[in-house]
Amino acid sequence: MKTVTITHDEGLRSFQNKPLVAALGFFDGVHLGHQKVIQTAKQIAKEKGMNLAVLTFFPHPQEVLSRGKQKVHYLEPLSSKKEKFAKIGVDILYVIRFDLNFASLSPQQFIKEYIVGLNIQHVVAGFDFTYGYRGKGNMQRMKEDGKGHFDVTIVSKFSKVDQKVSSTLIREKLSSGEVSEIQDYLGEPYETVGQIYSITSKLTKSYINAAINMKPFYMLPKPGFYSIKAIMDHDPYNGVCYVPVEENKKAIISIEKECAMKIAPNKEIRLKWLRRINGLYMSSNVKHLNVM
Ligand SMILES: Cc1cc2nc3c(=O)[nH]c(=O)nc-3n(C[C@H](O)[C@H](O)[C@H](O)COP(=O)(O)O)c2cc1C
Ligand SMILES: Nc1ncnc2c1ncn2[C@@H]1O[C@H](COP(=O)(O)OP(=O)(O)OP(=O)(O)O)[C@@H](O)[C@H]1O
Repeated sequence: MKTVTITHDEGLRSFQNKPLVAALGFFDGVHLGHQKVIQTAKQIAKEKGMNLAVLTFFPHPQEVLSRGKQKVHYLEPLSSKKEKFAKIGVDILYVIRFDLNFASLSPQQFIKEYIVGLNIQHVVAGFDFTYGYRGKGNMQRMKEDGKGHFDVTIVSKFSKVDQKVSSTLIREKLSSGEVSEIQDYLGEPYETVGQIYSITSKLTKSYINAAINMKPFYMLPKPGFYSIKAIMDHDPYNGVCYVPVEENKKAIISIEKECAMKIAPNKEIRLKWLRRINGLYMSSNVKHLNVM
């Protein structure tokens, strides 16, 4: 997958693309609703014999438009989204830098400069996608504005138990600690990537404790204890993770001793968050670990 970063001020003059089918949106978490949008675009691209593109933005519009006052708790960094897009089979990823100049484009300007400008022949987005100054453009309008220039497919709402699957819903489930429910929205458990910075192990015990720093642009669940799967060098280990109340982006894990050959300071570790558990499992073991 080719990735192209676009800054509005630099313009699109140098793009001379083959015709594209493009899925549009922010896509934080690439949940099942997002996957429905991208898979729809993929099917159309196959039928039309065109390349599949995703057109996304960074940073999040809310963060930019509030001038940093409204902090967005991202589910994942762009690098993680990229991996997921590539796995689905996206050929080109356009990441438009969302800044105040780009935000002030009218819906018509966005269509002319980006949809027509990038030679997008078919736009695919969800029923609630908005674009242009103050988010005034919607998918009905896109259909009308596209007449004679490009086709438009509107993807219907993907729901679970009568609720729209959304990045917001997943953030809410993390905030309330209900991580086990997230699998239904993502198609897999929520995953974060961090780095180990201190390790304690006792020969008498069957587990190893380690303190980890989560990488930026991941969200940690509500403070408490969780059953997790830890992954190092593609090998999975069962464990428990403690998210302390006072710490930002820090956590303590207790994992099975089989990981002893892998675990080391500065090592990258992936955590799959499985379910919230009773803290008694771990609380007596983690007290001596200083998370600072
Ligand atoms: C050209 C352009 C200009 C935008 N300007 C605004 C804006 O002025 N105010 C706003 O709230 N959102 C604005 N947005 C953000 C959209 O309303 C929407 O959040 C964004 O396209 C992501 O869509 P999604 O959340 O459905 O993925 C703009 C989007 C685009 C593409
Ligand atoms: N549940 C869904 N069903 C169908 N389309 C969806 C769904 N959720 C998002 N989309 C579409 O996917 C694209 C990306 O959407 P967006 O990033 O706004 O996701 P979101 O989950 O609604 O995010 P947020 O909760 O932050 O508003 C848009 O085209 C949007 O319309």
